[in-house]
Amino acid sequence: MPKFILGIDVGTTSVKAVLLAADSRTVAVASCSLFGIQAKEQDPGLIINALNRCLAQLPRDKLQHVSRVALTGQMHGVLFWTPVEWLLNYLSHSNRDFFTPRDTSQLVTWQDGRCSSDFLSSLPKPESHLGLSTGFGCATIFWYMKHSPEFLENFTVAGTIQDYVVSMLCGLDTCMMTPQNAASWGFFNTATNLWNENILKAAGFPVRLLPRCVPSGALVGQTCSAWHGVPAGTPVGAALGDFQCSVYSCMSAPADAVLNISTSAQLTFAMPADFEPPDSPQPESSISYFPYFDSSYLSVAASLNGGNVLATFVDTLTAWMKELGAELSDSCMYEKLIGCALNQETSDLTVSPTILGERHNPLCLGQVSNISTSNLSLGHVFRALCRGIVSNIVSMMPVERLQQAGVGRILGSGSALTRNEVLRQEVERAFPLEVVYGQNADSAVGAAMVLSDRL
Ligand SMILES: Nc1ncnc2c1ncn2[C@@H]1O[C@H](COP(=O)(O)OP(=O)(O)O)[C@@H](O)[C@H]1O
Ligand SMILES: O=C(CO)[C@@H](O)[C@H](O)[C@H](O)[C@H](O)COP(=O)(O)O
Repeated sequence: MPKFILGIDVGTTSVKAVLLAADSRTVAVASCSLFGIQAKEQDPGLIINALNRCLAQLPRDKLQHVSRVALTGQMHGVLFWTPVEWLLNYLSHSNRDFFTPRDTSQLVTWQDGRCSSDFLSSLPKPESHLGLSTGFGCATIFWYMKHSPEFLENFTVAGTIQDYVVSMLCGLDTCMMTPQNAASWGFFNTATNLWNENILKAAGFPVRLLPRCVPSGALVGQTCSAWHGVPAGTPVGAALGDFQCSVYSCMSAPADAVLNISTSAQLTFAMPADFEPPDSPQPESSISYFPYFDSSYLSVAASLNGGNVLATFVDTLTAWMKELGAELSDSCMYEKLIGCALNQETSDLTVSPTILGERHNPLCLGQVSNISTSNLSLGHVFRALCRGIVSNIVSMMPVERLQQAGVGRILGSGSALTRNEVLRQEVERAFPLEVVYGQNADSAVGAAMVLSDRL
């Protein structure tokens, strides 16, 4: 029986898992929705439950031949936990097929808005080219320090949700974090791959909660018990960032840019190998430079407003319909809305969809304009929403900037894009460049490919 790599993406809306064969062919895929927990805080119990359901969908005979496990997931967020000795022993000596989270906090996600601009500007200046925004792990920890210091006393370890899964699978009593995820927390210097420990210490920050940094693409441990058929002792990679993994899954040439639309949206291209980011943060810029592999960087417009805008519209319609006494499932709603907008090829309705603001402009919220009596059908509104999402990300990373960088092709990825023909049409209209959709373009595949290629 051939060996497989198991790739897992712990996303904001769903958990995805794939089995990748030695020739990089995807032999099985599974996905499980988090059932509407799109909130700023998410319950790790529900996420791990979705993870377990997702793994249970994959063929067990193939899981028994997994040679490595690769994790990726939503960046920026922070979860606190306390590894419990007995639980670790229990996991390492039993053959239980799944684990359930205990002694953890809620996951405070990238969508969290608790840190106001005033609060953020009261914090010390990081020694990093990346600034700090609400929803970034270190900003959230500073917030707890100020508003609820006793809360932090309850925990000994912190990390992203994907780091937590790695720690639990391997029975680690610490958190090992790659620069991809560390950079997403803030106060991390990507030139030295070190936390700004002195600056943080001076500000009274609980530096004991900072994860240990390990290279992106490294292995950090082995599964401490059999898990859904994956044998005990299987090597596990340090968790990677989801947007880097979506890029890794499909970018094949320097002239490629990747547009990923899932809950959020990112438009990104690779910087030349000798690129060095600026010395200090540029908070007004819609473009940032995130670490990729080795010492390379991706230039990225990371929008907070992607598929979540459409999900919010669907949720709003569902709530209105409920009030009116009617019901329709989410999948039925998407199908009908996409159908209506396909019949409405264009619309003069204009939607600026930034309902979560953007990191470079947090106070600029959504707007609808040019409303007339003839453009209020569902087809018009959904078409305008999809166009607005694409226009917003293009305004953050203008086409001229892509062309100056030598980009000749856009690769589309992410399930909000692949499942929505209207969104794809709007992407194709927005770029005077070839747009192709990656066959295997997805973060879970990318994570598995990293462990296949780089070890
Ligand atoms: N039935 C559907 N048809 C089309 N698009 C959908 C459907 N269900 C969800 N979506 C879109 O997919 C997005 C979530 O994509 P997903 O890849 O699961 O996110 P993530 O990787 O962030 O967990 C939602 O925000 C929504 O826009
Ligand atoms: O914000 C950034 C990078 O700065 C995002 O690229 C990053 O993917 C975050 O993980 C997302 O916001 C969450 O990803 P997703 O669940 O939308 O796929």
